[in-house]
Amino acid sequence: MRISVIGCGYLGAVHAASMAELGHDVVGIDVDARKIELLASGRAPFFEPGLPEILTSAIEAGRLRFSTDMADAADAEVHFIGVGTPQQLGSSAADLTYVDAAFRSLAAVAAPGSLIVGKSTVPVGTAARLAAELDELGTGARLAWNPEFLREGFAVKDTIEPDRLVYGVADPADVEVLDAVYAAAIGAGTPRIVTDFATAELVKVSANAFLATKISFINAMAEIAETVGADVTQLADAIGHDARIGRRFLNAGVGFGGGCLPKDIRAFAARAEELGRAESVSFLREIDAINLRRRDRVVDLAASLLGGDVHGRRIAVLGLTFKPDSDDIRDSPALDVAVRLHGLGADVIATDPEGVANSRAKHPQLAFTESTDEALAEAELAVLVTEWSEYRELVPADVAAAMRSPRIIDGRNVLDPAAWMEAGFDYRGMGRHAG
Ligand SMILES: NC(=O)c1ccc[n+]([C@@H]2O[C@H](COP(=O)([O-])OP(=O)(O)OC[C@H]3O[C@@H](n4cnc5c(N)ncnc54)[C@H](O)[C@@H]3O)[C@@H](O)[C@H]2O)c1
Ligand SMILES: O=c1ccn([C@@H]2O[C@H](COP(=O)(O)OP(=O)(O)O[C@H]3O[C@H](CO)[C@@H](O)[C@H](O)[C@H]3O)[C@@H](O)[C@H]2O)c(=O)[nH]1
Repeated sequence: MRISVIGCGYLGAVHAASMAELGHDVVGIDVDARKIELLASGRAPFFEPGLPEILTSAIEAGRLRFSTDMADAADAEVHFIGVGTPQQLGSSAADLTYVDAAFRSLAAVAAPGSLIVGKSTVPVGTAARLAAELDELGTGARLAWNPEFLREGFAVKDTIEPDRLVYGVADPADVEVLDAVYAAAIGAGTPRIVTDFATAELVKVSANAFLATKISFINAMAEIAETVGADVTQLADAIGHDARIGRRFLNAGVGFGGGCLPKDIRAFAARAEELGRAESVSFLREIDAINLRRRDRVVDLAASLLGGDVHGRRIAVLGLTFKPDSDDIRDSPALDVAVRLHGLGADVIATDPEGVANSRAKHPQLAFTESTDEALAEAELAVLVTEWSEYRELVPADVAAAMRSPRIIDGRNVLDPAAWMEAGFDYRGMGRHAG
């Protein structure tokens, strides 16, 4: 099929390349000329495992091209909209400026009979509003909403082999079109839920709200564990054995970040308020607050480990991205901790395998290094805040030899406390024994 993907960021670039990998004829459109130039030359504008390989192969096969000109999307049968829906400045609501702008410029070129498919995460009611606008414009194009559930770091796999597909449609005929797009996944037995616009939009935000709730639940237990000297990792293992609860997404630590969970729960709460249902999801404000308190906890722990004040003390911050295997620093707890320690006068040196360039662009006041060894050299405290495998695999004795004094905060509870304490470390986890 001929497909266009409008917006080539973390979602759209992967979607475009993955659709081409599946055999479709794809054009990716973005207003960012630098991004388009990189993508067109087969280079990913961000770090995502597996993306460069499928970009290159699809471009070489002639099934994938990129453009800044919306007119190049005109002959597609299916158009995906994957532009950003960030948090509005000064409000917790979603900023729909980009969706509206992309939709309008696309509607001006979309052929009659083509299907415009929203993928961006939007407040419930957006699709109905855009569908009405489309009717009014009389383009003869139709609208569907097909939310995306990919995880960064696994984005290619999640796009090609999703857990489920959700189609929000107004016309049952559109199901066939979407089935043709996703023929490979459907053939492999991927469940698909066909529903209305509002349910499709809500599935997406409620999935993220549930995941955020799971993480803040375990972090709330970590707070209690910290008070009574209990161990939240053992607690998570124990409750996780109950299949109704499940162990996944019960990792206590410095909390959730990224371009999705934080802004999506805030936008959901804001939308519920507009709908007169603020109380239905008022717990999400608490989920957000618990999450943000974990960052305070790491900063407070750093101060207490250093005798009450971080001022002038050398601290190595290991990790800047919001999760491993990504270069994404949007709402990253790790970067926030580095910035706050620096703000308190600490001599911070921050490192990350993929996140230094983005972090430096946003916070040029911080000192960065690409080298873990350099970050650790002469540090009085190491703070692990993103669980990259290279940090999980650090050898305690080597780290102790490099540092001025062996102190470590394991902000993701991924190190073996016994091994680190044996090597002489003052080890602190998050709601964990010795923490
Ligand atoms: N990143 C993820 O893992 C993920 C997963 C599921 C859903 N989502 C949702 O997908 C959407 C996109 O997220 P993202 O992380 O890819 O954001 P992003 O900021 O990485 O990418 C958005 C892209 O849209 C482009 N853009 C903005 N206005 C445009 C226009 N008028 N025409 C063409 N391009 C335009 C921007 O230049 C940018 O490249 C959001 O709604 C997000 O919530 C993201
Ligand atoms: O037990 C856990 C699991 C995750 N996290 C943190 O939670 C954040 C989000 O992690 P994850 O959900 O893996 O990352 P995303 O790539 O942001 O993916 C989420 O957001 C996407 C955008 O909406 C959705 O498509 C995905 O389904 C949803 O998992 C990260 O900061 C993680 O460190 C924890 O603190 N503890």
